Amino acid sequence: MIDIEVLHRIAATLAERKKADPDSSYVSSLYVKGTDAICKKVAEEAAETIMAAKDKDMLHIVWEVTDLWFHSMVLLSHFGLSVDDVLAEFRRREGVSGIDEKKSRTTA
Ligand SMILES: N=c1c2ncn([C@@H]3O[C@H](COP(=O)(O)OP(=O)(O)OP(=O)(O)O)[C@@H](O)[C@H]3O)c2ncn1[C@@H]1O[C@H](COP(=O)(O)O)[C@@H](O)[C@H]1O
Repeated sequence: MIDIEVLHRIAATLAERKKADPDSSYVSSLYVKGTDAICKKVAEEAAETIMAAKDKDMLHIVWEVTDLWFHSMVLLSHFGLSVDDVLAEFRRREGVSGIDEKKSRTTA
């Protein structure tokens, strides 16, 4: 199993890129373009993931999900959130059946 620490190392790089030159850093250029541009990349990568899945193209599914996770991490970093916020939410949900959780929701 590959160590999840790679996500923390990338998150640290993303935080450093807030001080970087947008001409030499892709991540910095996204921060400068702002929320709409970052959201657009997340949407594009989600669409490309769907296309790879519909093509049953395993290699491209992995590439596109990696792009999707990466741009989602840029979005988190842009808002001062961290990978740990997402991991903590996964831990909170761990073992809670999605079916049971949905049943327990109160209706407005
Ligand atoms: N993991 C990634 C990563 N994954 C994808 N990408 C870039 O994401 C961009 C968008 O991917 P697309 O497939 O959509 O390419 P495209 O359609 O040509 O892009 P657009 O012109 O539409 O934006 C490409 O430039 C990819 O190189 C990444 N860029 C950076 N990282 C990590 O972020 C770190 C910091 O990167 P820089 O800020 O560029 O130094 C790097 O060291 C890596 O660890």
